[in-house]
Amino acid sequence: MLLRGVVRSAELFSTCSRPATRFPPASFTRPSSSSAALLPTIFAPATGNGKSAISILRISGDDALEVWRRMTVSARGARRTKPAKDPPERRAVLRKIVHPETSEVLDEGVVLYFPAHSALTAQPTLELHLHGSPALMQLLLRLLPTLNNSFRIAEPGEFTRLAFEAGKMDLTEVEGIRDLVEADTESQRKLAARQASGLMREAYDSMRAKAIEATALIEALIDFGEDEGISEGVYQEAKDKVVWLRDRITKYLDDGRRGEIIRSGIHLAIVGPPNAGKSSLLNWLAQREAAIVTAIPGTTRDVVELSLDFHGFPISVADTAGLRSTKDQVEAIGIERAMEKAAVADIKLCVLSVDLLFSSSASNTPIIDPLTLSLIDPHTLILLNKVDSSVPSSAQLEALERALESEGKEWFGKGTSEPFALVSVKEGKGLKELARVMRGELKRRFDLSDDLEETPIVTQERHRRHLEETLTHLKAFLAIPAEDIVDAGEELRYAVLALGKITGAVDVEEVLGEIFRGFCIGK
Ligand SMILES: Nc1nc2c(ncn2[C@@H]2O[C@H](COP(=O)(O)OP(=O)(O)OP(=O)(O)O)[C@@H](O)[C@H]2O)c(=O)[nH]1
Repeated sequence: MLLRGVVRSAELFSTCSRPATRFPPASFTRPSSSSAALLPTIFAPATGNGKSAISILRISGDDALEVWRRMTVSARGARRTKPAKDPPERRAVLRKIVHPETSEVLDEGVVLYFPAHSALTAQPTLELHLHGSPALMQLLLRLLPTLNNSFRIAEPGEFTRLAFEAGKMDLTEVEGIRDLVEADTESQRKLAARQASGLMREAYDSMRAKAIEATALIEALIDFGEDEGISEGVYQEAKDKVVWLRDRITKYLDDGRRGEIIRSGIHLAIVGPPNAGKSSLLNWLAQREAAIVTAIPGTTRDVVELSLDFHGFPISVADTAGLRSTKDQVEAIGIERAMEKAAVADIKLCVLSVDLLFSSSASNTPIIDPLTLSLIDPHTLILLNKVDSSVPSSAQLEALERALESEGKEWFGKGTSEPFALVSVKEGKGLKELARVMRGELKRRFDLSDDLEETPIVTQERHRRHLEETLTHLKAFLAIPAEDIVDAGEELRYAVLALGKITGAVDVEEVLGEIFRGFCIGK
């Protein structure tokens, strides 16, 4: 009896809400077409601009074969008068590409045909692999719309959007493909490839399935609980599932934003007092004269930021104005910006110049200005620079450690045998060791292990937002007393909806624009 109630309720639930599949909502419609009645046949270069060995023109839509019939002929013979028969499916065929009106041979290349059932877009798709001539590509882009009025140039991301609409990929996979194209470093490539291959989708789908199971149980209790004597056990079963989900989502959210940081770049700020060697350090990291270096304290006034691939990690490194109290208005603005950069940095390199640090009359007492001191935290690596001109004694180093500890400071390296990085940026001393330490820290915090289970599944701010929303509803469910089961069921339904927004299993029109805008045309 109990089981029957649950099953019936689950069936009811699945008819009144979207199933746990990846299909887009019924309300989802393709972006503007040239005619309301006629579905467009879209086309775009699938390869980059400029001269190249090969460039690919992709055409997708019901009229794609028009191109085959009217613009290609056998590579061996002259143009046929009767229409060419359809191309073989998914097999490369060498063809001459001809002008549809004059029959002038424009190029010779490989043509690939994907019928709707095997095309990513779920529409007949043709690919022309041509010589990479910009002039040829421009001509073809002009000729295609003359074949018939269903042809139009694709919008950014439209090919991928069709694949999403056809249920061939979910939103996380779409984002993964976009990120793979955009990846600049090895860690970004790895993360994007895992996302594009469906790793994140599986995690989100399984959570959503669990939430739907719990909802079905609660629906069963609401619909049939009293009549059919469904017991407390069912409520507890639903609760157990929700607790499991709550813990899993909390774990995913508590990932130090690893996925988002790898994707968007690790923010590294170089901070410290004036004249410490911060810009020199930036130049060493960049391996070029990116920032001005002079002996005048306060040379760097604004943030100088650049992106680097540091041993496979995407780094955005910011050199900042030297920190000190100043009456100079421009310098003060620079210092304010430096503090802001430091506040959002994932890693700080705090550069102190040994001679200035121990310049007090009591030479073992370090002097650190309050602004610099305020920035030191567990993600700060402290560099003692200019050891070529004065090497700190062990008494001085111990004094520095004590001074920082007495201020309650934690920093990277505290308590180890090498709590500070002793360097001379000018003479290149200690820099290899510094690079090794930095790499170790980046690896520890941001490397993707081969264990796929450890891959962060939150790679975008929107994933985090929807997961937090889900968590709020799950917690609300758990806080509602059993008597108010209708309200509890409502919370679970909201949780299912919020999870569905991540993969696109519910109406997600508002997020689609944001995602597909990030694509290039032809993708
Ligand atoms: N002896 C010595 N001088 C250095 C070293 N690193 C930098 N300098 C010198 O210190 C001075 C200041 O260097 P910068 O790199 O401009 O220092 P900064 O911290 O960016 O200075 P601000 O712009 O004032 O914030 C320059 O004359 C550098 O050549 C070093 O390792 N040893």
